[in-house]
Amino acid sequence: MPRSASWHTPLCLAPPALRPWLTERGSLTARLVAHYPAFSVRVCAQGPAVPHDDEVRAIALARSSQHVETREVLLMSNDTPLVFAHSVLQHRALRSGFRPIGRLGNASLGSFLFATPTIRRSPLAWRRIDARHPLWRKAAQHVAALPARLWARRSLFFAGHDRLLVTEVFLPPFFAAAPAADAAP
Ligand SMILES: C=C(O[C@@H]1C=C(C(=O)O)C=C[C@H]1O)C(=O)O
Repeated sequence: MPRSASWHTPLCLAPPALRPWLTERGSLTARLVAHYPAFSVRVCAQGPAVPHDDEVRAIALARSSQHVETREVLLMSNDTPLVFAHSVLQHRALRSGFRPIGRLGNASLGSFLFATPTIRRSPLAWRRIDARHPLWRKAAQHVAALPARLWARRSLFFAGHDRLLVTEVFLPPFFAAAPAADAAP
């Protein structure tokens, strides 16, 4: 089975308290800000990289060896990492539809995406990832004692013909006591 086919884990397998987070179609940043104190974005990496196997087709790359631009951040509450977010796009998209990403710094990507009415979003897809997946291993570089399996979601954002693939990995605070949809933890 191609790796790309595995982003189809049924949502009914997710812990009920996590589902509202996995299905949020508005800004995840805005939802986190509303539920957690002292929210911030910590940039872990930004720049050219080799795409993961399961990203190549999604962002319509001609070759898997082609370099892409990536941005990796931790979405934090005080010193606690909540979400590891990994975004990938073709270099040409950084020069056109997604140009502001190059100068975001510690501002949230969501603050640009959801303030730009011409940007459209694909349906969300979900999967559980473990140490075999590069995003689990990348998250583990920043977060100690990760559970063996983590829930992740991803979707594409479109600016004209340009595509941005955003994947969000939910970290231990969501498994210890996942906050309810309408209440602070
Ligand atoms: C896509 C959003 O932006 C969030 C912020 C990100 C960033 O700053 O790099 C990355 C992914 C998201 O978790 C969002 O808020 O929904």
